[in-house]
Parts: sequence; structure tokens; C-alpha cells
Amino acid sequence: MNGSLEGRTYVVMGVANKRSIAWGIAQSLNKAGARLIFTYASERFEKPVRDLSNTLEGPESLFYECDVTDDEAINQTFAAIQQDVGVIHGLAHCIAFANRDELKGEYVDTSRDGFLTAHNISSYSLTAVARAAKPVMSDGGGIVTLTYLGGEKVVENYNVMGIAKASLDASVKYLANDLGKHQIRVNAISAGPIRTLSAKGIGDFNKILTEIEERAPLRRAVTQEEVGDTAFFLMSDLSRGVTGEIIHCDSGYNIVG
Ligand SMILES: CCCCCCc1ccc(Oc2ccc(Oc3cccc(O)n3)cc2)c(O)c1
Repeated sequence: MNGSLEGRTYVVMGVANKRSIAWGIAQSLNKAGARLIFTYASERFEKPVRDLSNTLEGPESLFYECDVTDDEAINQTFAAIQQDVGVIHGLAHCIAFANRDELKGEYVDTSRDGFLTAHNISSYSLTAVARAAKPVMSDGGGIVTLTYLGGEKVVENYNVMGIAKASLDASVKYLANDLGKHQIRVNAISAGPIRTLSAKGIGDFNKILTEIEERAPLRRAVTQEEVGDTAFFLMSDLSRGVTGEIIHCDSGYNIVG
């Protein structure tokens, strides 16, 4: 048993730029020999993703647009993927969104629309994508999503995204239960704060980074590469006995939070 992903194909959803955690995951999977399929929300992301992919060694990547708020779009994307490659061996779901003006202040002020938007994109999209990917994962495989401590404990300003992540975390367990009989494992990585495009949308982000450097057991923030390697573990045979799990790749901060 080894960790090689030679001869396997993985879908990575949510690369926005070189600082994306999704890009860290793509690099780790590529290093292990995987062929990659990238999906992006709208064509404005196609060029940055293609440019990043051109820096990779190994098999040519494939690219598909996929708006995860549109069920028909999801079905069409995975039908096209099945048409083009036949089988995929895993999927990294690195997609989330909440209205910026609800990622600061008090959670009690969250609007109904803001709540539904955050849950639609940041939680339900995993269930919709898992359902569409299931028939293409005929060899079994691993689905990984990204979550955050703010879904387990109160983290100032994270607000409605915390409630959406709590929903995502529960979905990981229910999906793991449904898909295990098809040899499909479903896990989450609870990543520590990393300075990404998404992180820019959160109030007082710098304060939490300082707190990590002062109090996390490893006394430093984690990197996209470290989260990428955790995703590689969860999508390789090395984690074949692990499903429905949330692995914290956060310098240990969750044990002192
Ligand atoms: C106060 C908490 C600080 C640590 C937050 C770590 C973190 C950083 C980024 C995360 O991912 C998102 C993704 C989208 C998101 O919604 C956004 C992002 C930018 C603009 C916008 O309008 N919404 C907020 C966070 C995330 O779930 C968690």
C-alpha cells in the first residue's frame, strides 16, 4: 500500500488564484502523480486557473465551468467529466461564500437571504456535488471539503459562515454514511487561517493570525501546502480506513481555543 496517485484522476473545485487552498491541494495531488480536473464558478476564473495549471508537471489538466448554485449546471459538468475521462477517484470541494457585510458585527443581525446564501453555496453545494460525482466514482475514492473551527466554537466575526460550516460538518458525516457502501469516503479538513482572497472578506482577520502565532501549539499559521498534503492523505489509500472525519490542519489551535 502506498500513497501514489499515478493513473488516477481528481476534481479540484474552487481554485481562484495561487494563494487558494484549492491550489495547494492541486499541487499536492499533482506531485503524487494525479491527473487533475479543475472546475471554476465563472469564465473569469478560467484563465488564472489554466495559467496556474500550466506550471504543473505530469498529465494535462482538464477544465470545466461549474456554478454550484445551479443543479442543472452541476449535472452537466459531471456528465461532461464522465464523458471525457470515464472515472474520477476523488474530489476536493473548496467552495464557500457569505455576504461580506455579514462577516463582521453580530450574528444576531444576519438576514434570511444572507443565511440562505451562505448555506446554499458553503454547505448544500457539497451534497449536490457528491450526488453528481457518485456515478463517476465507480472505483470508489475520496471526497474532501474545507471547514473551519468557527463552525464548532464561536469565532468573532465569522458569524453566519460558522453556522454554514456546522451544517457542512454534519453533511460530511451523513454523506460518509450514505456513500461508504460505494467505497466512497467523505472527510473534511478544518484548516487554520491562511491569507487567501476569501479571508479578505472577514472582519479583523489579522487579529486571529496574531492569536495563532501567540497561542497555537506550533506557534505559527499553517500553509496551503500543509493543507494540500492533508488532502493528499485523505484522497489516497493511506486513509482508506477514515471516513466521516474532520481533521484539523491548524497548528493544533483547536485544542487550546
Ligand atoms: C474571524 C475568522 C478568521 C479566520 C477565518 C478563516 C477562514 C478564512 C476563509 C474562509 O473561507 C471563506 C470563503 C468565503 C467567504 O465569504 C466571502 C469572502 C470574500 C468576500 C465575500 O463577500 N464573502 C468567507 C470565508 C473560511 O471559511 C475561514
